[in-house]
Amino acid sequence: TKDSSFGAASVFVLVDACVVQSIRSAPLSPLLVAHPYVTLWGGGILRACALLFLSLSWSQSWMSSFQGRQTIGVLCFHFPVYVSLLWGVGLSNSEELWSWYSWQRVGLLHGYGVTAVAWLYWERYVSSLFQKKRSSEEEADAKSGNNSSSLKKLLGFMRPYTSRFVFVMLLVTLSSYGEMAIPHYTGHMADWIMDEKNPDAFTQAITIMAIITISSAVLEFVCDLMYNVTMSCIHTSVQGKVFQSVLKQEIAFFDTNKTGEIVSRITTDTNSMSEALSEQLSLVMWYTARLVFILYFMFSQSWQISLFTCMGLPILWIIPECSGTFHQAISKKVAECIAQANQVATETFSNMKTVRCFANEDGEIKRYEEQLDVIYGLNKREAFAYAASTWANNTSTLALKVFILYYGGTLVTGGTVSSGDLVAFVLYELQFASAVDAVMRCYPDVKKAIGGSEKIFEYLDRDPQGPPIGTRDPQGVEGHVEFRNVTFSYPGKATPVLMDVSLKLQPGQITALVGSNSSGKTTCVRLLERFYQPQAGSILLDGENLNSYKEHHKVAVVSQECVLFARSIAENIKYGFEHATDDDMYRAARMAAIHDEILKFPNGYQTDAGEKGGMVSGGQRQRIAIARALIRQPKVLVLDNATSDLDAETEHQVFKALLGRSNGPCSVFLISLKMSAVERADDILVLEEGRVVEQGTHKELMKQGGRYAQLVANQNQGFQRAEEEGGGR
Ligand SMILES: Nc1ncnc2c1ncn2[C@@H]1O[C@H](COP(=O)(O)OP(=O)(O)OP(=O)(O)O)[C@@H](O)[C@H]1O
Repeated sequence: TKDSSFGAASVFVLVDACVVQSIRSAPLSPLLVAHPYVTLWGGGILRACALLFLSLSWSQSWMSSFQGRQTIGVLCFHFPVYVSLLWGVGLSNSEELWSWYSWQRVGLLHGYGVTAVAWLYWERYVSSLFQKKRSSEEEADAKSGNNSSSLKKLLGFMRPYTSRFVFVMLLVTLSSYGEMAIPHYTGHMADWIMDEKNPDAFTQAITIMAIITISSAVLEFVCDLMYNVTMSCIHTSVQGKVFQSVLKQEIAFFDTNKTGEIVSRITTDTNSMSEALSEQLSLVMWYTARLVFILYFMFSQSWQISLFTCMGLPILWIIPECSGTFHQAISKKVAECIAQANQVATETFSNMKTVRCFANEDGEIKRYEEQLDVIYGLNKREAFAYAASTWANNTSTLALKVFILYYGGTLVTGGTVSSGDLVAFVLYELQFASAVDAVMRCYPDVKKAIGGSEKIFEYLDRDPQGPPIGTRDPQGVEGHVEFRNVTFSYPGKATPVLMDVSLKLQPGQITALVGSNSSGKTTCVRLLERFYQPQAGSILLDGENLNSYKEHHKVAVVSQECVLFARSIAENIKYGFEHATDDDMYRAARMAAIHDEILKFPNGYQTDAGEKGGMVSGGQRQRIAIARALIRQPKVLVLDNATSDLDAETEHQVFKALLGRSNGPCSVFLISLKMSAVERADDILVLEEGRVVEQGTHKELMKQGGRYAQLVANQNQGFQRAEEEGGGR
């Protein structure tokens, strides 16, 4: 298709050149020489007809589209319209009228140049105003969260500071105007020095210039300060909102998104976005304001050269546009790779003991280096894209300067513009080029920052899945829990982990859940914690759906991991329940049989628990975690393998305290692989491959001689074997 469209374009240009060449011989006819406007418009119509006919025979080509026909119209009629306009406003047009036929002035290439510029302006500005986007495009944009929607969201964050931005814009305008006045005075300096009639004019001009310069600098300072303070306010608010939004997500979100990636988005991505927006966007703003004033002064010097300069502008825009898009794609990939590298580092450092235990430092270094290699590769591509775009920008700016001087020179020779005006214009044009260059240099960075913000907004816009938090908040909850025919599979997994599970927890009773590994015990706990929602069946608390309750303090879970934070023991026990008194804390610690041990620590309750509770023993960690659950005075307490590190005596003490609680009994849901702990339960359920296969008391189940009896026998055998091996050694 590329070849065929290239062929079509070649034939098109060839036919066009032939038509123009034949029209060029029109002055040979005395009849046509007498009617130059008829020749001008007739020639244009003839050319348009020939090209339209050609476009019809290539129905597949771009030329036959609406835009193609529009372009043919511009190509054939821009010159007749221009000449007629000159005639309309009474300007001399005799030279232009016939210059269409000469190669020197308005040749074929010139016409194509004008058409290309007109097309670029149309595509960039006009068409977006008139043409409505097709719905499929809109959908795609919505899905990918494209730049304009990210920009809208960013603007949303800026809205509360609108008055500040308006003030900043005012300062930018005033300061830019002040700066633009300097070349104006510089340009006229020679006149004032030479002005013998008014010797004070020079001193006056210098004074005015000094005042303008100082005022402009002060305004710039105030403006920069205000802008950067506002941007850091916005940064803080974005970062806070992203953190808030991530914390509200359902647990399944944290299963699929790695911690390092989340942290990287909240910190690195928001930082780089706000840095780019504070530095680069402010530069874009400054130079855009300058551009407006320079354009104003340029047009007042010579509208012809200014128009010519403006025609060259789209070429300067297109290059950074293309390189910006490329940059944006690479920077998105770089951000992803940095997040992955962070993930490797976070995972390694948080599991340092395991890494050391398996002597896998080299393996982790290799994993990290692999990530760094990928980042290095992407950085190389980014550097190449940057160098290429800088080179292309510089070259195109330089080329524009040369063309302006050439065109200005021809105008001066023709007497349209005075040489003084051209000198003043060149002074402005130098500033103009550097302003365009600065805007073009910073604009891709701003685009890049907006590109980076897409990922941040992905998190911000994400609605947590699952049912909304309920409103029920009764004073007294009894603690009756019921799983009614619950079936559940993890998100994205087809095989159910729990199938038709029904069980009941009663206040003042211990209900135990046993079963082999991966039978679904912890999954039951996660459902009780509302981390996931069952696909079928329901979980009830005092006969009402668990989801209808406002908070889940009524159900306290001590999980297998018993994670403690690197804070004092007191802070760990009061975690999320800071309003509790010290007496509440001591009571909870006593029930968990840890109070006396804590008092023996060097700083008592103020002793630091260390990273992940690494400064206390496994058994102490479990009991501190139990105290953390008990301080909430829960009506349902779930112990998911949370007593595995306790000796029989301490375990007995804990259960005794739990069941004999002074403020009313609670339902205890015990999950344990230790049969000695399970024995004391009032009701025992055996779970196998997600189904409840047996239920009863220890005695009943032992009598039954089924799966439970087998589990107990296996454990006893294991102990015996261990004892024999120990004795034999
Ligand atoms: N977040 C998860 N996403 C997908 N599958 C999971 C997830 N967590 C657990 N599973 C799977 O669900 C099944 C039941 O796991 P669960 O942790 O409930 O078993 P368990 O009986 O508590 O096992 P154990 O005694 O070994 O702790 C397992 O096959 C496990 O691989």
